[in-house]
Amino acid sequence: MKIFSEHLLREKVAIVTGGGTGIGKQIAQELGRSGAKLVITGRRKEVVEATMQEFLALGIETRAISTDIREPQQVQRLVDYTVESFGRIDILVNNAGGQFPKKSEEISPNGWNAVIHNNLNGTFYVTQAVAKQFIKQGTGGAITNILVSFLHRGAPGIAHSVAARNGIYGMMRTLALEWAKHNIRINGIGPGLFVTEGMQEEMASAAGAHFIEQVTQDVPLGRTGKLEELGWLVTYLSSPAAEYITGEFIIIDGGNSLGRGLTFVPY
Ligand SMILES: CCCCCCC/C=C/C(=O)SCCNC(=O)CCNC(=O)[C@H](O)C(C)(C)COP(=O)(O)OP(=O)(O)OC[C@H]1O[C@@H](n2cnc3c(N)ncnc32)[C@H](O)[C@@H]1OP(=O)(O)O
Ligand SMILES: NC(=O)C1=CN([C@@H]2O[C@H](COP(=O)(O)OP(=O)(O)OC[C@H]3O[C@@H](n4cnc5c(N)ncnc54)[C@H](OP(=O)(O)O)[C@@H]3O)[C@@H](O)[C@H]2O)C=CC1
Repeated sequence: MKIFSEHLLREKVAIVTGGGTGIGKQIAQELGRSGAKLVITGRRKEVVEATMQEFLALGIETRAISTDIREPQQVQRLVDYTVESFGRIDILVNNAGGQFPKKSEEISPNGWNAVIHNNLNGTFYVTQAVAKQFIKQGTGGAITNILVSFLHRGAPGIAHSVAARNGIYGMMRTLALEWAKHNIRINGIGPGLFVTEGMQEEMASAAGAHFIEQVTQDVPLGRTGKLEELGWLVTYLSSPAAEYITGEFIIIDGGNSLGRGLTFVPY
């Protein structure tokens, strides 16, 4: 379904990290269908290049480059490549990330550091490099961080990831204040359960075959999310319609984080 005009983001240039797969791919596609030119990135060159070909076939102007967001030099290469390709950057979506589920008493120091490094440090490196380009351009810009719905509630089994995402949340609120004078907006969204290959490999396989049905039972709207629903939200936040929104965190989880509600109902 097409919600936004194909001109909404015309002449805008967007970088989507982890844009070759799952949530990032769908967000990138929706930004592209709304007129943005895209640079998608991830560690696996063949994956981002295959997605680029799909987008080109849809008429979306797209470039792909492999980047490990944990490596500041590679991150700077991503920014330089985007500016060389399209002349500017207007939108950044920090989507790359993930974790492995494990009891907290069993997470090794190396495992903890790996998840913190990938999610928190990597997100900062990309955010800083792109914001410097926004400041140089003098155009402002919109940054959206893909976090998790249970950011404030906690989630047993992924303490490292929840810690990292809360780190991003704190960083985002601070940068929204620091960079408001440059008209750089920075927001976060918290997805509940969205079925992707990555999620199934990393989470569902470890948590058991019925993981998805079990989580779905706790969702008041009674279903998992549709990937395009994330694409629409990020497109909105990246657009002029959201020009007065910064430092905010929006949960998109079918009401899952509301819990089961009161057991006593007075009617
Ligand atoms: C109510 C709503 C419910 C919603 C639920 C869904 C919530 C979230 C879903 C998602 O996030 S879906 C995204 C799916 N994709 C991913 O999660 C990608 C995951 N992978 C990565 O991001 C990286 O691979 C990594 C986990 C950051 C690890 O990268 P790295 O290359 O640095 O790892 P290594 O060098 O191989 O290992 C370092 C260290 O970490 C330990 N480790 C790594 N993977 C695992 C694992 N699967 N299980 C256990 N331990 C792992 C590894 O053993 C190393 O530690 P030591 O052995 O040296 O102590
Ligand atoms: N699916 C869900 O229900 C939920 C997902 N999320 C979050 O949404 C995001 C996308 O998840 P999803 O699409 O489901 O899963 P994916 O595994 O498909 O997405 C992760 C993406 O990030 C990229 N990536 C990971 N580490 C790096 C790195 N160091 N440098 C560059 N790219 C990297 C991966 O590409 P590559 O491996 O090629 O580097 C991949 O494209 C993640 O941050 C996830 O934690 C949050 C809540 C719920």
